[in-house]
Amino acid sequence: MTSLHSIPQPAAHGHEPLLDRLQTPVWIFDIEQERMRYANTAALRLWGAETSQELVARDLSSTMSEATRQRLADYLPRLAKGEVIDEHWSFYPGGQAISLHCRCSHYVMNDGRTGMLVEGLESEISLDASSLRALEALRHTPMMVSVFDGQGRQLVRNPAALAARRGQSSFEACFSDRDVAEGLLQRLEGEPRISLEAIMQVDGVERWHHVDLCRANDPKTGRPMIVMGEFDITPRKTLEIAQLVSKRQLEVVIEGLDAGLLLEDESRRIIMVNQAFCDLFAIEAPPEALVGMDCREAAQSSKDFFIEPEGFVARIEELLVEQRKQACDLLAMTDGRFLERSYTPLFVAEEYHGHLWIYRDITRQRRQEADWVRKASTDPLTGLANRRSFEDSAKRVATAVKEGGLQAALLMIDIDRFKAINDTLGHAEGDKGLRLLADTLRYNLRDSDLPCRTGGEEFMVIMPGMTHEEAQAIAWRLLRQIAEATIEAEELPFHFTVSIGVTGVTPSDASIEAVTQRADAAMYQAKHEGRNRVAVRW
Ligand SMILES: Nc1nc2c(ncn2[C@@H]2O[C@H](COP(=O)(O)OP(=O)(O)OP(=O)(O)O)[C@@H](O)[C@H]2O)c(=O)[nH]1
Repeated sequence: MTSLHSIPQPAAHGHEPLLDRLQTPVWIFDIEQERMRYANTAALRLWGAETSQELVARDLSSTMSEATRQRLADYLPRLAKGEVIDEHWSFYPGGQAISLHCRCSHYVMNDGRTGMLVEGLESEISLDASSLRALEALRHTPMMVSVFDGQGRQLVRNPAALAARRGQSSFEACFSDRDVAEGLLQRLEGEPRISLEAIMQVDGVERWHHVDLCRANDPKTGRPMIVMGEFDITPRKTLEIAQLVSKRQLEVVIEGLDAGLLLEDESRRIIMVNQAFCDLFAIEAPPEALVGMDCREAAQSSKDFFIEPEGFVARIEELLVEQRKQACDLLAMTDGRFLERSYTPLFVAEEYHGHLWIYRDITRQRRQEADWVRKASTDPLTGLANRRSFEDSAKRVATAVKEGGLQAALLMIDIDRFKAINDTLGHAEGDKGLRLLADTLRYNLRDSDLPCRTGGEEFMVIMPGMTHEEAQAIAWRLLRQIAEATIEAEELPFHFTVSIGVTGVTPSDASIEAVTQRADAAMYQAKHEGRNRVAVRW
């Protein structure tokens, strides 16, 4: 360790002339305060100063680059530990660049802090002005520039590369994946330059860098060398990766959907469709093949899938003009399917950027709904309309009679002594009787008549457009058909009869209940008169 006691202060101890007579530049630098503390005459020339006092007074921190500052900060603890650092530093005396081999060692200053004693051993190269500028550019560029020999051993690096990797760093050690580095070294034997994006090691941390590699020859030895330029692209790469992930997530969601999706841009070109869309319209090409297609043409060529082809196309145009979200349009297809279509315009920052169409096949859902409606209005034993359905239809007919001058009649049919059939032959045989009666009504009435099972063994028939006299004749015919029918039972075939009450629906009927009460009264009259007969009330 050098100290003030082992190297005397030149001014204080009168050794100044001796140090000044040396051809070797010597100076003492205060790293912390970024000031020169002493420089001999040879050093003054190097620093472009007239006198030692002027150099000591000079504000060096204002001209010091960040890279230099960083390099010196690294020196400080090493010097304090007694290390002697041999490195080259560049100086620019009188417009010439000199690379000086500097031997730096610890120097204890007056106040006890660590200073740096520098001995300039030998200067190596001097450069012309343009090389000097190039060197200066390299010194200041944030791009990391490193030079390796043909085997990947580091020769030199600029301050930015030095700051990124403090220790010695071979070509392989710069890369996170050594296999990548080795592959690149091999490729460089055949390729003069390579550009890539790679994960690099930067002070033990992984960063994405854009890396440019090129082959060159060492101007001093003529041997091959590799020049590597790198800059950090981690923020962009992180964003790109995040975008890729969300794009993939979206694709997974879109592909997993049952609904057919079609995304168009504002000029009606397809941006994206999914497989479900292709399936709905029997498109054999893969979804990617449709990208860029004109949607107007696509709509024209698929309009014949729909029962109303022109309506299908016209509605699309309408929605595009409105540019309002439309939850669902029902589209009936010629093959019996039903599609539900929804439209969503895409606005980004209040600007229109196209639209999304979603098509869902709702055929099964529609059939199921129709089935539920049918079940809710049908008697399960006979398949005839049930009481609820009877009431709805009877009300509609009564309204038509009242408002439209339509005439109508109503039959109430009740099986005679049905309890006895159940009691003697069993409930299952009784059911057969109910089904026979239902079939007799179903197959012997007009399509416009509505037979219903309104209770256990009670049936009604609404007969629009019929007078009670006409209905009476039909009732007698039905009655005879039922009486003549034979039911094949387990033990013995059996017959049964019915009693029928007939009434007309008149405009003066206040409600349908009034009409059914009259039919009921007529039916009970038939029962009282001996059953197996028709009675009329109006
Ligand atoms: N098998 C069968 N019987 C039913 C059903 N619904 C009602 N019944 C029966 O129908 C019978 C009706 O009996 P009642 O109302 O006493 O009249 P009835 O024996 O037909 O005598 P009248 O109407 O006076 O001629 C009862 O025994 C009920 O159990 C059904 O779904 N299946």
